[in-house]
Amino acid sequence: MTDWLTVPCRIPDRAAVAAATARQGTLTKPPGSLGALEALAVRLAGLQRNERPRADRVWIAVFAGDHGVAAEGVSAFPQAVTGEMLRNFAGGGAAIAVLARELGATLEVVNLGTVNDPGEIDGVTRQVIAPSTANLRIEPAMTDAQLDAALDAGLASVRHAVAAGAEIYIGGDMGIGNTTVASALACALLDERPERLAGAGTGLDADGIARKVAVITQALQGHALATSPRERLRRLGGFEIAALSGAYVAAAQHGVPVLVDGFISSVAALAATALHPGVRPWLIFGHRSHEQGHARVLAALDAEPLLDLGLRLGEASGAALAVPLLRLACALHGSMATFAEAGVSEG
Ligand SMILES: O=C(O)c1ccc[n+]([C@@H]2O[C@H](COP(=O)([O-])O)[C@@H](O)[C@H]2O)c1
Ligand SMILES: Cc1cc2nc[nH]c2cc1C
Repeated sequence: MTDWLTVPCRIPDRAAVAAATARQGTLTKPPGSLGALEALAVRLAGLQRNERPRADRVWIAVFAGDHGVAAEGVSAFPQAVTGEMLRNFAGGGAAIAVLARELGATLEVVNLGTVNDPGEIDGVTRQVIAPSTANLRIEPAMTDAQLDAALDAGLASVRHAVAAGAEIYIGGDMGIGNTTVASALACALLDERPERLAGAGTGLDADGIARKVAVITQALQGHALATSPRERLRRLGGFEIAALSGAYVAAAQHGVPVLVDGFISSVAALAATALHPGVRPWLIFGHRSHEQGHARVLAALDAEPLLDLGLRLGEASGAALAVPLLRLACALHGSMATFAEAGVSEG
């Protein structure tokens, strides 16, 4: 059992927040003129317990898993892509591989189970739970043991990040069909209608989206009796989504700030906060995805993402793109001259 899920989350350090807020007031700029970057630096100060936080050491974990519901024709791409992309992540050609390289971030790729299993690959951690989840339209996606294994994979990843001294943790997802899964899970957690949350994913047309809505509607009817967050995650989740939820809880328990990616990651964050409300202060939202349901999920989390660039890729790409903003917010906060140092008159 995943007993560790009940360990308390750390609480942001009020003294560091107070010190960072005071420092912001002394820097050579009109108060508030650096907008959201000021709040970001102050927030990171509290999370890192450091008046001058940093975002240099970044850990990016991409969790991949396949979904039984892909059999319903709810994706514009074949299921084989999940396994094929593992090789592309490790080979350096995937978007997140390029971004991680450019950022000097560590990229951890975790195979939780793919139908088109590439086997042992250098640079991919094999933690295969099963070739895929079950089809949630007709049965629970995961068994209890599978859910535990997925949550534990998230914990293991955060432990690796902590051991490497990560200042920021980013999780990403890869799984054909997972926008259907994430939409179903979010509908259950938010008591929302499938029409509101189901979108195009990798590029479905209107007929495809209607099919997706019908599949989610049937899934919600079939799993209506499940009301606990854990049971909803088990029945309506996926390996990579549960791993992300586990990672977010573990990061909050270990005191590592999280940069959340797009729609799927945000639904995993929603599930994580339902499992453990103490997670929320540790989540910084990287971007607003173009995926239809993301805005609703962000609103439910009272989250204002840093970027809105029309991305809808997943695999941690939107969160990675926000890393330079974090770094620059920290650099401004830590290295700007004060009015006294620069001999500039205060207002
Ligand atoms: O994260 C997002 O906002 C996002 C939005 C749309 C698609 N995706 C990615 O596309 C895949 C799922 O799309 P689909 O159409 O197969 O459900 C999966 O690998 C996700 O990482 C990701
Ligand atoms: C090619 C491809 C890459 C992806 N990365 C994340 N989801 C994806 C879906 C597809 C189809």
